[in-house]
Amino acid sequence: MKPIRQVVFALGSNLGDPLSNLQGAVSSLRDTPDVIVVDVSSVYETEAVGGPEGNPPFLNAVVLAETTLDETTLLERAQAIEDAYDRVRTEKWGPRTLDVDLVVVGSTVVERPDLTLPHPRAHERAFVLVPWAEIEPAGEIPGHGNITDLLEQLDASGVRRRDDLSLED
Ligand SMILES: Nc1ncnc2c1ncn2[C@@H]1O[C@H](COP(=O)(O)OP(=O)(O)OP(=O)(O)O)[C@@H](O)[C@H]1O
Ligand SMILES: Nc1nc2c(c(=O)[nH]1)N=C(CO)CN2
Repeated sequence: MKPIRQVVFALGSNLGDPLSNLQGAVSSLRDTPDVIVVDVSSVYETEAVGGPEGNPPFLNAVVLAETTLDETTLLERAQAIEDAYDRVRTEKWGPRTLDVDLVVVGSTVVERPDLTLPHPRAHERAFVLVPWAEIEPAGEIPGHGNITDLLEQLDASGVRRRDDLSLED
């Protein structure tokens, strides 16, 4: 039998209709066979980190799931969901309709040209760790430790919860 592992997805959008793009991603993950969505964070409005000058603010959220799928299949699924939202890859860190990143897949460590796990920048991104810590404060990034501890080292002032917005679980 294949092992069940926890997977953490980070969602981001700053182009088109960001809330509806994030909702589409949550629904698509929920519709994925062998992926059970366990929890979805609040929606956060976040200052763009990097990218071109004037890069608009993002909406970000995190989804916790359990899965028997392997990491390559999960990456393919994440990219297929991005593509379904007309994601066009142009400039690095430029505006995007939808970004679906794999943050961690259980304790899996992978370094390949197409996939790095844990995500190589998640531990330094308040726009990932704040939503994740909201729903799983004891979360861990292999090699980096507990996410609540990691957040204490970061400036999270550009990350604001939007209590007027929500994603249907
Ligand atoms: N953990 C991961 N999750 C998602 N994509 C990954 C991961 N590791 C490597 N990649 C690769 O990164 C490539 C670029 O992804 P993408 O265009 O979404 O980057 P980005 O979102 O602009 O930047 P960042 O990687 O800093 O979030 C993807 O084609 C994918 O193959
Ligand atoms: N606030 C914010 N900034 C970013 C984001 C993001 O999702 N939110 N994603 C990036 C590349 O993945 C680069 N910068």
